[in-house]
Amino acid sequence: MAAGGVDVSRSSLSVEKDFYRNNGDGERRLQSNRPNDQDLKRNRSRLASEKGDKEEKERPAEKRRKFSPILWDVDDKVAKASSKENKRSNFASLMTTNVDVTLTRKTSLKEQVDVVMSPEAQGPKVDVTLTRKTCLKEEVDVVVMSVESGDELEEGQLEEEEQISPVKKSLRWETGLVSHKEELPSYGEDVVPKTSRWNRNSLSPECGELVVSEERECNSSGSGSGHRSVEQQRSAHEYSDHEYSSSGNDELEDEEPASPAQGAMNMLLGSRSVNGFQKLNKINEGTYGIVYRARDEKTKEIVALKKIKMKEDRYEEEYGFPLTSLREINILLSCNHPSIVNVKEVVVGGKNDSDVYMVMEHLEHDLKGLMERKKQPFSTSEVKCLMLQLLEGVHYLHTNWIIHRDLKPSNLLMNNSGELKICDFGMARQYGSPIKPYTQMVITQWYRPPELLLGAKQYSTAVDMWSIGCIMAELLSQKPLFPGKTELDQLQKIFAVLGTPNESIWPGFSSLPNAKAKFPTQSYNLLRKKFPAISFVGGQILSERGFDLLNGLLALDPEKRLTVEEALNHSWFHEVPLPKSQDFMPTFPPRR
Ligand SMILES: Nc1ncnc2c1ncn2[C@@H]1O[C@H](COP(=O)(O)OP(=O)(O)OP(=O)(O)O)[C@@H](O)[C@H]1O
Repeated sequence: MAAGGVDVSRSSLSVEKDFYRNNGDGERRLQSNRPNDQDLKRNRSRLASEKGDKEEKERPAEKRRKFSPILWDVDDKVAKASSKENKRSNFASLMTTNVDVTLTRKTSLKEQVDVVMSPEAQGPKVDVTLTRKTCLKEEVDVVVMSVESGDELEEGQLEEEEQISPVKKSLRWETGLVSHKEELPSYGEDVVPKTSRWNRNSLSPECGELVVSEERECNSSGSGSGHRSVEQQRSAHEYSDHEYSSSGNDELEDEEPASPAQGAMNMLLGSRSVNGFQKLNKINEGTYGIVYRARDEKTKEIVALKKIKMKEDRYEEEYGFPLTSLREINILLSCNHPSIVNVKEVVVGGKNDSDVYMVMEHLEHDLKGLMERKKQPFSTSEVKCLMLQLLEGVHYLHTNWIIHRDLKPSNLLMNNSGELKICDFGMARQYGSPIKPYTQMVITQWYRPPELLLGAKQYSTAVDMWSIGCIMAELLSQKPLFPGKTELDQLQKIFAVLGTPNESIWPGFSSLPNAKAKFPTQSYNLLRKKFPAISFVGGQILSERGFDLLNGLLALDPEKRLTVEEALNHSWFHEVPLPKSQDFMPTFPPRR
């Protein structure tokens, strides 16, 4: 029991009907009653239902998804015709079962983004073609990534290849709520993994066409490669220890389907022009986009417009429309949860009529900016309120087989209604079963888990849970927990606090690619020193239960790390101080 903490057993509670609501009585809102499970659930479903329609409200939040931007069973002629007619900008999700998708970006005097949807109903493959044509003089560049089915996986190809699940992917959507742990069979001897190959020989700077083909039953979508945050790129270069190889690799990641087929929607067909929005000010600029605050001239609503940055360097692999942005748009359009930023639509326009913008709900702040400006850390009850919302959002993602892979305070938006929403899904991806080798170059370094830093090629939702642990620590102390300068320094900082792992603490640790580096031996977990139960100088304290949650999120061994469900159900949220109601979360002046 934490110092000052009051343990109230679940069963002995008398709970107000809706403890999170502002009941207008300042005395009563002092969290005199703690929630039981039903109340927490009620609060969660209230969060979920505030935005949903009536029918949606009746379904559990974790099952609800919006329509994915999928062109589904499109008539061949219609699709081809529409692509011709929509020279302006017309692309669609790469998620289909038996259609061929061609995504073309043409650059002439007039830059154009085209997508040709060409269904091949009987064909055995799904072909995704991304073409960039530079047409000052009909110069056509082609980069080909070909994914051939049925190839044997040769030794040493892991860096460039990954296995495609032999399991029919759509099954996982049909099965509903199955946790990733339950549904991750390992390859049996009777299962011959299909291999996807990035044909590097055909990757040439003279080329601009990207072709990804897969067997239809994989129900796969587009692909991405080599996407790194600026920080990640920097860290890879900074690294010098010869015993430790940077986890950077540019292997092709194969896409999983974004969502079950629920309908057909070509997200840019008939899309509005960005001219329908008045840009008010630039909010921020990230690696993949420039975010503006804008007013929708039609509805007068304030929105956030994220302009997708096209890759201008034609010698770059991801020249043209970034696949990370395609992923982000596709995933965000299909997500529907109060803790996930809502993308309302995609609009086009700009100088050359070919810029693509995501129109999102606008939130006044992000947690990084807020923590930089706040004089005091968030109180424990405020941290609980934020953590619950974050965990709810991540629970929704993991339940829908999505790993965010870049959770950090700057990707957590907050508004003056106390709502927290996860944004920036550029690194997010759907995962299937069994887990495939993915790139380690995900998650901004400070929030990246040890298994990725050590070069693990197979990972899953536990990577997000580590990031959540780092975020919880930062919310409590208002400073980053592990601000490593390089990847090695990052690992050293982690081990200095949590102890240097060994085979008994983390079975399998020593066989990770970068585990051979000589790390200073630190035998103890010193996390508690950073987050004490008692403070004589009036600093932030953390109860036993709070520490148990934090320590569980920061388990070095991903197998031992708390799952999102375990974290959501943690008893810390049930002890006083209770999670603050969103209605009573502090408000902050708008950022400049
Ligand atoms: N819907 C929104 N409302 C208000 N601000 C937003 C919104 N979406 C993003 N922002 C702001 O813009 C910043 C950058 O957005 P985002 O992370 O989506 O871009 P990015 O290019 O993918 O960034 P990164 O370099 O981290 O990958 C965020 O940190 C946040 O401050």
